[in-house]
Amino acid sequence: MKTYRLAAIPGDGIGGEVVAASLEVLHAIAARVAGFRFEVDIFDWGGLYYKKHGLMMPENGRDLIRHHDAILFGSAGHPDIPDHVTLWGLRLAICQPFDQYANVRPTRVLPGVTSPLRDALGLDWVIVRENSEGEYAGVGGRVHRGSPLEAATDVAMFTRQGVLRIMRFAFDLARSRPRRQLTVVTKSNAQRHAMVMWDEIAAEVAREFPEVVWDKMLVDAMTARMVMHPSTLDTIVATNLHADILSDLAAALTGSLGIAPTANLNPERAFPSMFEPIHGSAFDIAGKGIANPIGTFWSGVLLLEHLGEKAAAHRLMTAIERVMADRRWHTPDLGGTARTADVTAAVIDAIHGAND
Ligand SMILES: NC(=O)c1ccc[n+]([C@@H]2O[C@H](COP(=O)([O-])OP(=O)(O)OC[C@H]3O[C@@H](n4cnc5c(N)ncnc54)[C@H](O)[C@@H]3O)[C@@H](O)[C@H]2O)c1
Ligand SMILES: O=C(O)[C@H](O)[C@@H](O)C(=O)O
Ligand SMILES: [K+]
Ligand SMILES: [Mn+2]
Repeated sequence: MKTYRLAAIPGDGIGGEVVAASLEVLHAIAARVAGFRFEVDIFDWGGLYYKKHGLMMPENGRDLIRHHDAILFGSAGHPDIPDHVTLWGLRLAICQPFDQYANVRPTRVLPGVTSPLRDALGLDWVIVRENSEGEYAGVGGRVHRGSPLEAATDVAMFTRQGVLRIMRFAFDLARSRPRRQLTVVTKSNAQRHAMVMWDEIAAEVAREFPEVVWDKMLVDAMTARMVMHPSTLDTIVATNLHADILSDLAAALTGSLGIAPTANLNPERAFPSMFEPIHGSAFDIAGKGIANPIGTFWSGVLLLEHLGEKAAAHRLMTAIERVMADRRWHTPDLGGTARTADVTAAVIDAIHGAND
């Protein structure tokens, strides 16, 4: 029997609720599908840890999770602590040093879920978010605080290597999907240096992937295309910030922010990859037991795929789809009355019940 070591970092707000639910589901799937089990270490990092220790995670935090097979993450963000402190102190403090440069966000309308779009038929996308550069590179500064001369910058930094590797990743992913289609998103009219480099590198990499049909869009027009002509898109690649924004829009178009999953991948597997819902701590519903856990369950599917457990991944995705098809298991964000615990129990039932 194979044992996978999982590092769970629930973090703050509803992060704790959806990660606890997902651990139950992951143990259930391991029990149902022969051949592997999970050994889980839970790390109490986040806002409460910060209040005690002045840091979101211990100095040697990364050493403690460096050799795990995967990381399951909830959310970084606490109402009493500035958002940039929590995000940079935990999520980015893991993603960046572990070089999880490919952030992959599958997006589709699950059976039973109502899209706010008039016609969401054919909305089946994967958004590839560059996860190490741009405004998230950490280049910038703030001087003369409080004086009339105060100045601040967040520099969007891009490297040829960084763009090449995400572009190759995205073209390769597009090639593996039935439509073999990629849309490259930039803002190369206003941002005339790095975004122009993106466009040029996209054209270079496209020559390595003659099977892939590709086009490019400016990010503002892309928002309109996502809403007006969703079926014309398939695989999408964009910068860290642009794709962060586009993927929240994409999640809303498929019914709720609570459904959407993420894989933060280090494709070379030199470091563990990290799986999390795309949403944050959701201060407005935290502690109420009504957070939608589906985005984190679906992230569990991505985690299983990453571990090579294809049968388990498939069985879990099927269970998620069966449960979503039944409106009794819709949480309030989907217009229902189910609680996190109800959805979790229903998914675990579906895992045990299905005999495909
Ligand atoms: N990856 C991360 O760790 C991450 C991601 C996004 C935001 N954040 C942090 O989370 C905090 C709150 O951010 P925000 O309010 O902008 O975004 P958010 O994603 O936490 O919430 C936005 C809205 O979506 C709803 N929502 C989100 N997830 C839901 C779920 N699973 N079920 C039901 N409803 C859900 C919330 O109730 C809220 O109304 C901030 O500190 C932010 O920095 C962290
Ligand atoms: O950019 C951010 O705030 C975070 O990346 C978060 O929004 C996310 O999507 O993970
Ligand atoms: K998250
Ligand atoms: Mn986001």
